[in-house]
Amino acid sequence: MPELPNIRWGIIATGLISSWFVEDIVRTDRPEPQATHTIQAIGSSSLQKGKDFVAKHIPQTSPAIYGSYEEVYNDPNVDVIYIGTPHAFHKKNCLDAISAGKHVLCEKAFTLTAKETREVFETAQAKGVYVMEAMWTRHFPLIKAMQKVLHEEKVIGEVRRAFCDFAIFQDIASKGPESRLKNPALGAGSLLDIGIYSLTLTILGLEPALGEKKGAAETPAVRAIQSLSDGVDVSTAVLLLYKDGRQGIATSHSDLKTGDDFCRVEGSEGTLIVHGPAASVPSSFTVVKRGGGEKTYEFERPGRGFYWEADAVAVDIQQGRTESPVMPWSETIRFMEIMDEVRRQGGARFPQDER
Ligand SMILES: NC(=O)C1=CN([C@@H]2O[C@H](COP(=O)(O)OP(=O)(O)OC[C@H]3O[C@@H](n4cnc5c(N)ncnc54)[C@H](OP(=O)(O)O)[C@@H]3O)[C@@H](O)[C@H]2O)C=CC1
Ligand SMILES: O=C1OC[C@@H](O)[C@H](O)[C@H]1O
Repeated sequence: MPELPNIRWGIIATGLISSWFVEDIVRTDRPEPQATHTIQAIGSSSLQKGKDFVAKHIPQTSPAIYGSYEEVYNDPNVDVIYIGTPHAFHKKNCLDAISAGKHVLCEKAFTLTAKETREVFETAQAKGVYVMEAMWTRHFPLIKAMQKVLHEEKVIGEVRRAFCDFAIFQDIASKGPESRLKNPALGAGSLLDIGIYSLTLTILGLEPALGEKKGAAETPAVRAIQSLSDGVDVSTAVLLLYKDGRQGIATSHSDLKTGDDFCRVEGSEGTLIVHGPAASVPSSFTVVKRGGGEKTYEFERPGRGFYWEADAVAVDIQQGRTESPVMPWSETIRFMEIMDEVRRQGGARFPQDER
């Protein structure tokens, strides 16, 4: 059996998502890994935070720990930078990492605006490095199976409508301006934080996998409304309309808990319902055929499931790619453009919109 590719990660920031990511990628109990992962370096605003992070989340590893991000970018033993900062810093963090010649996996939402996203990809192209938005759910085996069932096997016939919601109680009122969930300058708002998943599942329900599409992906027409609190969208509702009449409804709410069946795709011969704790972490789906017949598809997911996107990065880099076939640059730009338009119609603004 050929040896699995190994990749050495430099982790930027020691917040919640970085802890989930590192804990997951060093797991040894998952089936069929496609790569192995070394946590080579941790970068934090504080050396002590970095040390506490390693002791708490990955005590079995011994990365270099730095009290700055720059030292991680400049560490010659790091292959790829993982960026887990609030949305407003992604552009700068990406540009700094790319300038140092590093490959990058950057958390969703990739940047605040499509303009920022284009700038990052233009710089990556000039440097010849790999960059991918960490839209981790796209790498779940469940998503690949769902798209096969819907768009190759056409189990529910012609897909016509999809509805997806992500609602989570984040107690926004209790948070201060230091919170990335409250402060527009940090990129706060339901859309970029969780609405991006509703949009993703809606669009993946309505469209074949990227590799199966003929020609460039269509950007559907968008109609959106948002409810704002202190200029931040607490909730967002988006209607998507394709030229052939397919429709999507993608909603998000940052201060309300939703149920477990958060997504439905309707076709001419049945319905597909996605279940799980949230639209970011689907765990099963059920196909209900019109006229009778029902089948549920379950999927194993030890830990949280961040290793699938990490494996994809390692394999892509080993194969000399600068873009992911699952989440190529054009797809990140398409989503950022849709979200720009949603905010233009809905009213949520970032100070960075004006730059
Ligand atoms: N894929 C997923 O399931 C999830 C993705 N995310 C995404 O991850 C990113 C970060 O979210 P999350 O981990 O929840 O955020 P946290 O607030 O928990 O952590 C962010 C970290 O970024 C660093 N940072 C740098 N500058 C600032 C600043 N001015 N204010 C606050 N933090 C700063 C800090 O690390 P340090 O001090 O060490 O430098 C901080 O701990 C977002 O893009 C979010 O959308 C979040 C949760 C889940
Ligand atoms: O990506 C995410 O998924 C889970 C949410 O709790 C979090 O706010 C968001 O960033």
